[in-house]
Amino acid sequence: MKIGIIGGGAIGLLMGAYLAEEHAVTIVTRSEGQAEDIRHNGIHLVKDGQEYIKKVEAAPISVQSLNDFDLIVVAVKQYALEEIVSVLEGTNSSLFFVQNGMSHVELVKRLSHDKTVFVGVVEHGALKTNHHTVVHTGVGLVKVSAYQQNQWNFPITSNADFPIVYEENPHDMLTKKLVVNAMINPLTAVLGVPNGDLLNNGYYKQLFDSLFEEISGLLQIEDYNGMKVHIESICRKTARNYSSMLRDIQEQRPTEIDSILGYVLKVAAEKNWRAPITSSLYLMVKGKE
Ligand SMILES: NC(=O)C1=CN([C@@H]2O[C@H](COP(=O)(O)OP(=O)(O)OC[C@H]3O[C@@H](n4cnc5c(N)ncnc54)[C@H](OP(=O)(O)O)[C@@H]3O)[C@@H](O)[C@H]2O)C=CC1
Ligand SMILES: CC(C)(CO)C(=O)C(=O)O
Repeated sequence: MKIGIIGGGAIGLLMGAYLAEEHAVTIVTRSEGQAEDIRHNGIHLVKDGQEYIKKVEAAPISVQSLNDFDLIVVAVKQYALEEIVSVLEGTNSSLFFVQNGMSHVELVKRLSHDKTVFVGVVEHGALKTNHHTVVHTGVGLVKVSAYQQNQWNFPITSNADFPIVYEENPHDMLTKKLVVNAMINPLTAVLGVPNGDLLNNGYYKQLFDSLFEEISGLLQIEDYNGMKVHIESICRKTARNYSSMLRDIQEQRPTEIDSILGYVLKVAAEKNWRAPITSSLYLMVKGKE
């Protein structure tokens, strides 16, 4: 299969490295400089202290660069999507969005009127260290769902090195990941702690419980206990990791807060509900940004 990946960031490079085992992969970058670097060096994937080199194509983004792929993985941050809307509209390829948060859903809905669109949740941890190197910091899986139920023909198959799980309901899949990110990311970004501290510090745990109470009510999470156990297990599994939002703050990059807590606050406003903890955390992250 011919796979294009827009965004040579942590997730774009990680997916590119694994998919290059079985597919012809092109990384579609913002700059010619990064494309040149990737063409010359390949993607360097670092896993368990070993470095693997994967040969891929790379090209800077343009409408022409995106036609005739079997699938284009859209791996830019939420706030960068606006810049590439016209390119996405212009392509004849199927699209796969992997963003955290919910702001992309309106765009996905619109694009799915005339093309096949998939949404996904990436449960891997990845860290980019230069233009062509990515460290696989946490091995997980990718969940994928077709945005329109009648468009079910995802062109990538699962394998042991890079497992893919198919989900029936895109909304439930995205909501489950949203709650995880809405809980862990802002709290760790404001408190400046690794994920595990949210459970290990009794005071932070009280805050975690109150935030969960508020968000699960707002989003009408049916399986309250199951969802809480799920988030706590992610905190334990990633106990020593710094969340992506905390890393964004530390490295003075924009965060994805608008598409995570911003979305929760939009739901609160539509219902005319108060969400004092969520709105305080939103303002604190925006202030730090
Ligand atoms: N990192 C992780 O562990 C995880 C990330 N995710 C999600 O995956 C998505 C991507 O995250 P991540 O890879 O970490 O982000 P990064 O910031 O590492 O990468 C984003 C990439 O997109 C590129 N980009 C931005 N605008 C354009 C454009 N107009 N054309 C082409 N490329 C562009 C950036 O290029 P440039 O550097 O030149 O600006 C950058 O290389 C996010 O929504 C995140 O929430 C989900 C789970 C885990
Ligand atoms: C699951 C979690 C919270 C892991 O850190 C994550 O997705 C992130 O940091 O964005």
